[in-house]
Amino acid sequence: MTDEASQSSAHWIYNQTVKMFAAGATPEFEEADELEKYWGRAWGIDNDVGRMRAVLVHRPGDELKVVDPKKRIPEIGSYGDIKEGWYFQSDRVPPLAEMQAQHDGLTAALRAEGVDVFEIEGDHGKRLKSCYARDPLIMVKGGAIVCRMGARIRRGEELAVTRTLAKLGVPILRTLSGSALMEGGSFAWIDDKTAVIGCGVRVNHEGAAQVGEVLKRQGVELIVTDLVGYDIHIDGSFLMVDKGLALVNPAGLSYAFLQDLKRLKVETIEIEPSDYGWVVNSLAVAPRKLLIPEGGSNRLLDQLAKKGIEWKALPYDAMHLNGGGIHCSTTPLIRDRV
Ligand SMILES: NC(=O)NCCC[C@H](N)C(=O)O
Repeated sequence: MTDEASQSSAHWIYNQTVKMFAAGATPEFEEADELEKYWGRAWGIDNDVGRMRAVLVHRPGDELKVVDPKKRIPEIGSYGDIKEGWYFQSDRVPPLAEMQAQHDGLTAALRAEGVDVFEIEGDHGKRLKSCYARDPLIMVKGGAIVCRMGARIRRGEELAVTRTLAKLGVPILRTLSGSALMEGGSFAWIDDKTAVIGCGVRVNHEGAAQVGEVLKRQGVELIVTDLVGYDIHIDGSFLMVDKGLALVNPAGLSYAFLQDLKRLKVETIEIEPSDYGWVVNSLAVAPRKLLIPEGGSNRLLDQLAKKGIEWKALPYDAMHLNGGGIHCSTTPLIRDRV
């Protein structure tokens, strides 16, 4: 055999071998079997109400000690340090032990529901808001989008969450970059084909556009709506509790978005000024099954009961002092499809 002939025969063998062992593009990345085989579990969600299987949290810790009782800003009733970037919008310093006990109550309730609870690892430095594990990431089909936080003191939560996701084996489909601002509390699934982002002081249209690029590849329409005033996240005013059923505070939502909900045939339960607003920041662990903070008015609880919603009420007032609730404290990593 000439050198030329033997080279072309080697090339033929190589081609045939590569052809025989090619992976092929389907089944797609987001298919449960693919994820389980190569990433260990079928990470990802495409709704906010299906039975929850895994969740990410951070138990509040020493990072809360950054709050210096001498740094009072009396004119607005907060504590804070503009130079260091930390703020604590409350009239008393963080009651850390109480916050930890309430957070432990939340994780115990999640475990009682059969949910695997994962902790964001690492040293949280002075990032006192990192107990709100909802915000540095967004879970979509097949994995996570890592956000870019809109408050200086929260920058760096992205790195801790990236390390944790990598350790768990959760695929990161995108990390927001450039001039994007995005926090997970302002993202919500409405159904498996539609999601919403509320833009405002913490989330800009560039951030929404970058999330929208990932969702577009998944066949998901993204509604981008504006929040009111200095509201930071849509999850203060909007919560899906089952397919086609949401709990809302209409005062925190745009009329355009209320119309979108009508178009999507989502029925709403509206809270009123006399209700405890934090109840909207609850968490569905399964369709029509919620973890809610204690303090819900009888009027609102009656409304929930009328819709066949069940709930477990947890003490969470100390955790609210840092500016977030039960929903803010959790990012579900896996839910059943509904
Ligand atoms: N998803 C949420 O609404 N998270 C609450 C974050 C509150 C916290 N005080 C913050 O300013 O980032």
